[in-house]
Amino acid sequence: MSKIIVRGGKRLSGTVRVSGAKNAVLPILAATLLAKDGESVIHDVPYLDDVITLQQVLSALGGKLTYDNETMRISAEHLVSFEAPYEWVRKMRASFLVMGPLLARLGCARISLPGGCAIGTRPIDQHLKGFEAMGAEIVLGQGYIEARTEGKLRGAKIYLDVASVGATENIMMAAALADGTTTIENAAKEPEIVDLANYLNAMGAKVRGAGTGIIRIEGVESLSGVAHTVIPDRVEAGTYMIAAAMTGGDVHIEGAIGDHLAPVISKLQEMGVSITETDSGIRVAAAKKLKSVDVKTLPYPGFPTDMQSQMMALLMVSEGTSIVTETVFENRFMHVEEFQKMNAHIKVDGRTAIVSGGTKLTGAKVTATDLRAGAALVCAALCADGESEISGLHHVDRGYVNITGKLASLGAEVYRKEDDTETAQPSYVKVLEGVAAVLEEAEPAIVAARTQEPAKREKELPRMKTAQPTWA
Ligand SMILES: CC(=O)N[C@H]1[C@@H](OP(=O)(O)OP(=O)(O)OC[C@H]2O[C@@H](n3ccc(=O)[nH]c3=O)[C@H](O)[C@@H]2O)O[C@H](CO)[C@@H](O)[C@@H]1O
Ligand SMILES: C=C(OP(=O)(O)O)C(=O)O
Repeated sequence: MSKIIVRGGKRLSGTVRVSGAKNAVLPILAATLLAKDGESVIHDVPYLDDVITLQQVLSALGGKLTYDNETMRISAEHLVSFEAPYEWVRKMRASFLVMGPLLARLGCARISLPGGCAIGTRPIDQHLKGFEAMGAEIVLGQGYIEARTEGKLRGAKIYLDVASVGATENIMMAAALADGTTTIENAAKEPEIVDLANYLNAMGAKVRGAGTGIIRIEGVESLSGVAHTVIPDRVEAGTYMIAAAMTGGDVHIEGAIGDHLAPVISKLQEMGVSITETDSGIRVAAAKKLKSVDVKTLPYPGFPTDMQSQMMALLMVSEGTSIVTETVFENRFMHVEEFQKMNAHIKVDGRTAIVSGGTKLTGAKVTATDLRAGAALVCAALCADGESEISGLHHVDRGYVNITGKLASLGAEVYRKEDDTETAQPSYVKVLEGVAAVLEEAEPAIVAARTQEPAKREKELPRMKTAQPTWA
């Protein structure tokens, strides 16, 4: 089992560069499937397990991809499949984001049901409601969702019951090639939605209002691949802001965008952290003693749920008692038990956690229960007495590029200890093996599809052997 080892007590200082945003790059990579011609060239693509997973999904669908030096080139001219199987969707729920583009481009999509995950049940009813309103027929069976439409999707007025980030993105992508205009009401407003809209518009789409609660998408005939640079990762930036604050440090976070981090900045300032926006990022300087604050997670522009556990880590060592309320996901306090192993004093009651601050944390062996929990445990370990070992790194690798290297460059005593049996098998190798197995099964169908004319191929897609149609 790989571990991050941290010896606490070092004050962080210096500059750290933020990578491209995981939550922006995933929908943008999915959107490259909409380009019938031209190459998509996506810059600042972070080297993350989630990106590698999506890369494999896109390849299996027929995309031609190269990935070098944070630039991914994708040509999606000839798609050969419309299915994202369980192997990938299980690894990463965001694989479900290929449904909108596949439905728009090919008129059909078959995706494994993403199911729940550690932080909550995470239904996809709002995605499906949007596709149905646009004329798609949805069938659920054998753990898969199939969506199909006769002819093109039709523009529709869709009111989202919850301002879901993924549903807004999926519907936006589907609507980009629909007949007529689609209006999404109660749309999510996250910066990643705006980045996706900018990318779609550069491809030739007509998306207006992204970043507000009402998004209008006028469908166009076709979209082409273009170059795009992904926005910096606000959650990664926020995590380094917390790490700096926890150690009483002084860190410049290069690439961080103040506007995207407004609720985090505001809470840190309330606590007594000094935040300065510079020409190229955000500087965070903290005194040793910080005041406690209450935090409630909300959809953007509220305090992000993806920063809740890191913020809780900081509150554990601040002076006073804080109330943390999680309103976005129903089960996102699993890190509390791990924090308690480090001597934290926290009581959980439903969606509320009461954090008694001012604790001297002690190093411990702890496990990341989800992606951000892993980062939060690393933050806590940075100011704990003695050594901590954080395992469960497959979560952390989904969303942080070289977290140990970046923290070490700021002066932290931290390193990653690979399990001998794992060093030869980084997680993306396992993904590749899974892909190879599925491709092997699908090979005859894919070869057959490749010999057809592109237009015919798009109408009569082969089904992979692993996918049993529920229509026939
Ligand atoms: C890849 C990506 O961008 N992931 C982010 C995205 O996830 P994701 O897009 O999955 O999150 P959503 O915004 O969809 O979920 C928000 C809430 O809506 C609920 N819901 C969602 C869809 C639906 O059809 N029905 C429904 O009830 C969810 O269960 C959750 O309680 O936004 C979350 C909320 O900011 C972040 O924590 C994730 O990091
Ligand atoms: C919950 C997260 O991501 P995902 O939606 O990909 O699980 C996250 O980034 O914290």
